[in-house]
Amino acid sequence: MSTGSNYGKSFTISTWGESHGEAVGVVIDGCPAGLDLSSEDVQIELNKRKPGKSIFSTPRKEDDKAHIISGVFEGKTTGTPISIIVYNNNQKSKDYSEIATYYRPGHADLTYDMKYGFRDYRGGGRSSGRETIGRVAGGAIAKKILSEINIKLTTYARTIGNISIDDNNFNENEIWNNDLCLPDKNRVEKVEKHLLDLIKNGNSCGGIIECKINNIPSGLGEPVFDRLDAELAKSVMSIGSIKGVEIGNGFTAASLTGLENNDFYNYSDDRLIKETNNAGGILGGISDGSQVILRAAVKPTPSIKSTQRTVNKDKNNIDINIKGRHDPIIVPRAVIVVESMVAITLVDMLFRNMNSKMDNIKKLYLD
Ligand SMILES: Cc1cc2nc3c(=O)[nH]c(=O)nc-3n(C[C@H](O)[C@H](O)[C@H](O)COP(=O)(O)O)c2cc1C
Ligand SMILES: C=C(O[C@@H]1CC(C(=O)O)=C[C@@H](OP(=O)(O)O)[C@H]1O)C(=O)O
Repeated sequence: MSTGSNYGKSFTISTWGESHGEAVGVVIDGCPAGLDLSSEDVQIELNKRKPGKSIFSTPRKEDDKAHIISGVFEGKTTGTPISIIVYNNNQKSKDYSEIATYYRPGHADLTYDMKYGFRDYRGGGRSSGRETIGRVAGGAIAKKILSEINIKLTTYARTIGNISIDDNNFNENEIWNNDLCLPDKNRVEKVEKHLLDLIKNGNSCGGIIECKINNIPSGLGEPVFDRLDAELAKSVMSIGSIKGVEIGNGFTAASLTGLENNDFYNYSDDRLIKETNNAGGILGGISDGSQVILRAAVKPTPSIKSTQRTVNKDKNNIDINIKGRHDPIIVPRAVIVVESMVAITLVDMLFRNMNSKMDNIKKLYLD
């Protein structure tokens, strides 16, 4: 029986650990030998997700230090499973004693109990956003593999609440310069004000994360079931709080006509050109070599300070005010998590694609 804690077929990650347990981590399998890899490479990515960096993040302070404990020798991957551990140092499980008895609306408490009849109620336990450390550590390795073949991901907060970035002011260098991962400097102040109002009222909001993949080769993805769009949707929706994924025009396509939605082709000097990219770089489940555009809808943080109605284990109707340390907005912290899952999926699909043509097999074994 699978425990459902892993993702991928040829390049896999298995995450483990609980928010208030001793540590969290990941085992990455399928990484080729000979990739340069240091703890610092992983740390750079983990720092983008780290809690406690601003008032717009959970106040839980952790250094999230990555220790690579297997699969790397003399600075290079050995081709064997890579294990990365991050110790939890700032557990305050007592702050969470109340959630052992009641079910937080919008969180996993109720369904976890329904499934297992038992739950690690120290914070979100296994359902905590802290689990995503393993995904980001795995993503750091996937991104290194992708950068060796010039595939580049750009991921950012597209909207927070109902405030959207202005494409005319898009500046990639801004993304990791502000606490909100907004590529539009002019929107930062407005979003901060909106969030401060919500925090004051014990409320939260969601938003949309956008990821653009450049230099992706054509031919990734299977014609049925393991389609590239299906795999990306699955891996990104496996992140807690992600409630929708769209590729290209996505949900907008439903209200367009065929003439409006189709991307017309032409040849220019023997090069096949698409006039538009409404499909977001994937047709028939297979990448066409143009930019892949993915958007993920993130829900508002469920654990909010406002009074909410719920029930407890003794079947009483109760009003609650959630204590503990929570992200007033998930979007900025989830940007690197989405990017990591996309990177892991791409590497998995690249490796799975290697035996799709006899030519590839011959190149590998005869050249
Ligand atoms: C990076 C990250 C941080 C999160 N932080 C919080 C948080 O502080 N408080 C909270 O209630 N939920 C937080 N969440 C969301 C919950 O983990 C998520 O809502 C929960 O697992 C239930 O899953 P679902 O929303 O997909 O149904 C976070 C999620 C992510 C990815
Ligand atoms: C600690 C982190 O974020 C946590 C994500 C989270 C949740 O429910 O997702 C709830 C809070 O933690 P706890 O598990 O203690 O309730 C956040 O502080 C982290 O991401 O490193």
